[in-house]
Amino acid sequence: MYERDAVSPEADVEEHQIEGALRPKNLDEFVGQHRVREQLSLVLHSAQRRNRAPDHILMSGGPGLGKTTLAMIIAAELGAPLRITSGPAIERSGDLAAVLSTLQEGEVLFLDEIHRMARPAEEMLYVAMEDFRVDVVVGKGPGATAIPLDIAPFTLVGATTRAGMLPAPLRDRFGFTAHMDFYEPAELEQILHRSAGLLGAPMEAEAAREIAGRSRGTPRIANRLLRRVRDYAEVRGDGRLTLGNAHAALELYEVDALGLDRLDRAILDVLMNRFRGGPVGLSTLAVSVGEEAETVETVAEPFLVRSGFLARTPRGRVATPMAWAHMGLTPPPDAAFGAAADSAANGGQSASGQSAGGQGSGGQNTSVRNNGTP
Ligand SMILES: Nc1ncnc2c1ncn2[C@@H]1O[C@H](COP(=O)(O)OP(=O)(O)OP(=O)(O)O)[C@@H](O)[C@H]1O
Repeated sequence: MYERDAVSPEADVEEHQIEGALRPKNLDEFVGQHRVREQLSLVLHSAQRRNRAPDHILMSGGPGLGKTTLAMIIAAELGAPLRITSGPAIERSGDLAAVLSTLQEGEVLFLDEIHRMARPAEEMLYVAMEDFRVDVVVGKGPGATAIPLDIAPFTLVGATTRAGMLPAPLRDRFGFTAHMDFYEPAELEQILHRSAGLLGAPMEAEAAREIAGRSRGTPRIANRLLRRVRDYAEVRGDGRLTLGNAHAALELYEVDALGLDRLDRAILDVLMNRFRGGPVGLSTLAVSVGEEAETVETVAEPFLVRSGFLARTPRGRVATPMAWAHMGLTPPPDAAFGAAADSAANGGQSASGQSAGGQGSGGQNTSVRNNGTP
């Protein structure tokens, strides 16, 4: 079974605590996301000028891209207290009423995973966002009555990895939506240098570049790989965060040159060696790598598809020319993407063995970005 590994974008409770020390404290320290930063800065400053709570803010983007960090920064920039809760923690409207009715004026309420909130609570939230009021229902059945209760004006900062799952009435009540993108390698390098400094372990530029290239465009993964490299350097190396220590540590943790891990490579391996590159259905693919279909679909596929290694077609999953090249394999002439593979090979990147890293060999394919759609 696949366990959370070095390149999962999700964090557990312990990691959230470790991350606290590395979080940027203000907008200037927050690396990348230039457009979001600029837009947000305007929203916050204009609200401060008018001496009003800013519009409610929605942040959408994958795990580990900095949504919680940004919510903390918003509160800090406003000089306002911050309350943190999450959609799954709000099972009934009463849970939400308890939070809303105790907010102070101007407080920032961060509601993570807002798309997972219970339906009745969602409706209570509409009214609270618009009218700063909650309707507390007393009694049951035909005799039930709603008692309106005024609440202090507050700013809701909602975060979601699935903006499309939010009902339109909720989405429409946010005055500003920040779309968080994956980070460029140079931005991740900057984050890594900052984090290494905070950990008291300055790092060689080449080591930062190497870790950034394997971090899947995600600061959380970059910081986690940094901690693994630091551990390795302390225990097996000379304590310095050098390129050599970075290579050795990342090979040990089976994170290859483009950020693929063991499960990613197992999927590509089965797809190519057993199914001639596909197409193959999700459940067959999952059984073949000994995993749950859900794990393959939610843990491995998003990155493989986003990075251009895997394509989802109506007939099933297909390995792309980039995948064949990365695994150092030659596609058969009748492979689903055979024609495209030929043109990729003719275009300079051989599909017959010039791996862009393979099993953590450390090779670099500069024509491949691992942090965006190809
Ligand atoms: N722009 C950034 N600059 C510097 N560090 C960052 C940035 N974005 C994120 N980080 C770091 O990455 C880690 C994860 O960030 P954060 O917890 O804010 O992500 P998230 O999007 O809220 O994730 P989740 O959706 O899983 O809660 C934190 O340690 C944070 O310091």
